[in-house]
Order: sequence, then C-alpha cells, then structure tokens
Amino acid sequence: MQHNVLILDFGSQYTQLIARRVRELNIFCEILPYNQIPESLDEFQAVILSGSPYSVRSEDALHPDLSQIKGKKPLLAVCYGAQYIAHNFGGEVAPSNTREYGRANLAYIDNSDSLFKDIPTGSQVWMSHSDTIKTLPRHAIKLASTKEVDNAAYRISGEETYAIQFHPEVYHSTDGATLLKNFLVDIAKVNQDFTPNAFVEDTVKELKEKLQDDKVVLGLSGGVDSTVAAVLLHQAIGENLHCIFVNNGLLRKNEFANVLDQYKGMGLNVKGVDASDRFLDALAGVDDPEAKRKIIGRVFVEVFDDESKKIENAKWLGQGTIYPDVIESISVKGPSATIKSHHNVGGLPDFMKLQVVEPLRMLFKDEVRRVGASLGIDAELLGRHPFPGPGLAIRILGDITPEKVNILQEVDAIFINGLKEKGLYDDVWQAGAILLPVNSVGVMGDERTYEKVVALRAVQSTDGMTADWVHLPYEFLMEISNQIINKVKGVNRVVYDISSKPPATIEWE
Ligand SMILES: Nc1ncnc2c1ncn2[C@@H]1O[C@H](COP(=O)(O)OP(=O)(O)OP(=O)(O)O)[C@@H](O)[C@H]1O
Ligand SMILES: O=c1[nH]c(=O)c2[nH+]cn([C@@H]3O[C@H](COP(=O)(O)O)[C@@H](O)[C@H]3O)c2[nH]1
Ligand SMILES: NC(=O)CC[C@H](N)C(=O)O
Ligand SMILES: [Mg+2]
Repeated sequence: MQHNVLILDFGSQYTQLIARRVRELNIFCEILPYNQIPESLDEFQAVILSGSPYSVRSEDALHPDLSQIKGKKPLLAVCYGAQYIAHNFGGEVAPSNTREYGRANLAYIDNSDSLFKDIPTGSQVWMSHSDTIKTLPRHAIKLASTKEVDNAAYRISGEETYAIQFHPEVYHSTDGATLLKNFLVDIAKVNQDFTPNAFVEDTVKELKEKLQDDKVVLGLSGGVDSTVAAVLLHQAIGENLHCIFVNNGLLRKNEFANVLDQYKGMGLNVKGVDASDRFLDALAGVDDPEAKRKIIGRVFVEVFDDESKKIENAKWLGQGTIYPDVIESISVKGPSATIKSHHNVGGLPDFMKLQVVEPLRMLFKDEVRRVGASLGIDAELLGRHPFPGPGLAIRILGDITPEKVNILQEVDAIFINGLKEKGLYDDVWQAGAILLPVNSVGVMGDERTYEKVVALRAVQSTDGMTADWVHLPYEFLMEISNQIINKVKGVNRVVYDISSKPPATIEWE
C-alpha cells in the first residue's frame, strides 16, 4: 500500500469527506493536520489541501510549509488551499461581496486540461466560502469560472499544482468524483489498488512482521470492528491472540451471554470477564457526559491491565479502533475540534506496559465491513448495528444506577427486536433508546403516573460521521411505543428523535 495520498487538514468540516471520496476510488489516503507534515514525503504520491473555517487574510490564518510539496508533488488545493496558494504566490484574496454558499455551475471550463476531462460545461459544484481569489498567483492559468466566481479553478504552469474554489468532495458537486479521479489517476498516476483483499494481505503481512511471536490481548466487544480486528490478528499470529470480552454492566439485555455464544466456532480464544460492579461503582453519582466517558475508558484499561497480567508475556493490547473514533477524539490547533472522547482513543496510561495495536485504525466503518466480508465473517455479524463501548452509560442521561440500566435494557430490547421482526433492522444503520432524566405525568388505569420518558433513535449513515434520522413507519412506532409503555415499569412516555448529525450527534452524550 505504498500508493498513498496525503490530505492536509485545515479544519474544514469536509476533510473526512475528501478521504472518503479518495478511498472510493480504491486509493489509500491519510489525513494529517496541516502543521504535522512528515519529514519525508517519499511514500506520498499526491497531496490535497482541505478547506478551512479560517481566512488567509486573518491574523490567525494557518500557514503550512509547502516547500516540500508545491512544484514537487502533484497538488490539489481545495477552497482555503486554493486561496492560500493565491495569497502566498503573487495573487490576491479579498472578501467577496456576497458570501457564496451552495450550488453553482461552471459556466466556463478549460476542457483541454486533464483536470476537467469528461466534465461538461454547466457542471454543478458546491461552494462554501466568503473570501474570493481576485488575482491569480504568478504563472497561473485559469481553468474554470462560475457566474459569480471568475477564478473557480486554476493551475500553475510548469507544475502539477491545481487549485479549485469549490468542493469536489461534497455530494452536490455532481462531477466531483470525476475531478478527483482525473487528478489522482490521470495527473498524479496513483494506482487504484486499495481493495479489501489487498488490505487483508498487506495488513496480515505487516502484523506478522511487527508482532512476531508476541502475545496480544484484544478487547473484543461482539461488535463489527473488534471482530474484524480479531480475525485479522488471528490470521497473523494464531494462538498468540487472547481475546477478552468485558461485561461493563452497560451492555444490552442478555448481550454478555449472547456474544460469548456467537464466538463459539470461530476458532478465536475468547474469555468473558464480568466487571459490571467495577464500572457501576466507579460511575455512581457521576452525571457529566465527558466524565462518564473518561471513567469508563479508565476502568476498561484497568480491567485489560489485570487480565493481561494473567497472560504470561503479553506485550500488546489490541483494539478495534476505527478512523472516525480517531478523528472525532483528537484535536489539533484549528482543525476539527474534539467532539467527544471515544473511550478507546487517547493512548494508554504509563503504568501499562503494553503497546497498542489497532489494525483498523485507518478504515471507515463500511470499509471494515467489506474487509470483514473478504475474511469470510458471517454476514449477520457484519450487519450488526454499531454499539458504543461506553454502552448504555451514554444513553442514560445523568447519573447511572442499576435500576436505570435495567429499564433501558428492556426498552432497547423491545425496540431492536421490533425492528428485526418487521424486517427494518437492515434498513437502519444504528438504532437505540435513550433514557431521559425527566419524569412526566401520565394516566394508566385511571391512576396518575409520574414516570420516565424514553427517546427512540434510528439513523441512516455510511460511516457515522454524518447521519439522518430514519422515517420509521408510524404504525411501527405506535406498536413499539405501546409495548414499551405497557411492559416496562417506570416508563410512561416515548418520543422519537428527529435530529440529523450534524448538528446533533448520534448518541445523546
Ligand atoms: N465490552 C467490551 N469488551 C472488550 N472490549 C471492548 C468492549 N467494548 C468495546 N471494546 C473495545 O473498544 C473498541 C471500540 O468500540 P466500538 O464500539 O467503537 O467498536 P466495536 O464494538 O468493535 O464495533 P461496533 O462499532 O460495531 O460496535 C472495540 O473495537 C474493542 O476493542
Ligand atoms: O466505541 C465507541 N466509543 C465511544 O465512546 C463512542 N461514542 C460514540 N460512539 C459511536 O460512534 C458513532 C458516532 O457517534 P456520535 O455521533 O454520537 O459521535 C455512533 O455509532 C456511536 O454509537 C462510540 N463508540
Ligand atoms: N471552505 C473554505 O475553505 C472557506 C475558506 C475561507 N474561510 C473562506 O471563507 O473563503
Ligand atoms: Mg461496539
């Protein structure tokens, strides 16, 4: 996988989308913060600069050092990137009269240039900027314009430096994927060889070299990511892989037993550890979402530490961390702010002697599923909805008690089983229930009740980075709501969450 594309992040909300579009071309890519350019760029065949909320004209503008890149590697600069090159190499960027946000059409295109091969005049593009490139930089050739934006695309003559004001990564840029392909395949000559099979082959080889005869302790959750990670590691090191499935007391109804059952016959060495009390004790009385997440992360680490000490010579801790976990948890100056600290990201404390191995750290969820399929993992397991490591703790708003966990387990089971029975489960990317810290008045059998409210959430997504709420049939919602209120003691009201991500997130905490 040496055919690699570097995406420099200036904090645009769309940076991950650029990575997705590149991966969809079967090309491997990595996102790095604009100020963490590696010393050697030998492994990178092309570079893409992302957009940014900053203005190149402002004092806090982000200044990447492009000396190793511009004129030396094929470069595609998007939005802020395009403005940055104009601003720094003899052009001029100024505030535009109107803030350009939304759809526009390329009224003029220089079709003689490879970047615009197979892109028709009039092609719709997505704009999102308030600065505009007034004057092109030195040696620039204009490649496209819209009605409002004269310099919508340019290149630098004699270099493979391309710049575009619009966002090819956004779905509304109709020919965006073609443009990225033109740049990466035709201009930068990157091979399209990043396929699930190639990933498995390369990763197993790398893991073998890295781990040799070492033992690995892997946190297995029953979820897609850790299962795929386990099977990959198992192929690489066989019996040296020790999987630990922790009951944190925050799993779904009967999940501890069901998951242990599900792994029978897969050839993996799996141990179930019931640490419910440890987690629930540590969480008692804590109601702040980030504090809850941090405690759960800490107790997970303590449990893994204890377990690893029981395995002679264990050197590594394996996790099923995937790319969105990493992106949402880490923040650098400017670029993508920390949204929530995923329990499994952020490194291990010093007292732990283990090193971390995360074979899926660079993959998006749908890519993990494809890799899982190519490893021959059961389709039902791969089709499981994601379930967060902190479990029901982040779906019980406020403090956590065993009673609240019980209530939510019952509600969740009714909802999820209902989706399965009605054949809706596979149409939904993720579903769950949230216990609200609110009591509401109801009437049951002529008596006043004053009980808890639960919210149901079902979303559609490809990778969890963005999501839409699912339009579940009213009939179905009605049945589920009846069942919940009739069967689960302590709940007298059910609501349905109709928020998208962004601006909401999938989980409530
Ligand atoms: N109950 C658990 N026991 C052991 N390890 C766990 C547990 N829950 C989570 N982990 C670890 O944390 C990682 C991240 O959890 P996450 O929920 O994101 O992934 P997953 O459970 O593997 O897959 P999915 O997203 O489909 O639920 C897991 O891959 C696993 O290594
Ligand atoms: O392993 C995990 N540890 C966490 O701390 C965590 N927080 C959110 N999630 C899952 O990530 C996806 C995106 O969730 P949000 O929109 O709530 O950020 C959804 O699939 C969430 O269920 C987590 N998974
Ligand atoms: N999307 C962007 O990269 C915007 C760049 C810059 N902040 C502008 O508003 O023009
Ligand atoms: Mg999970």
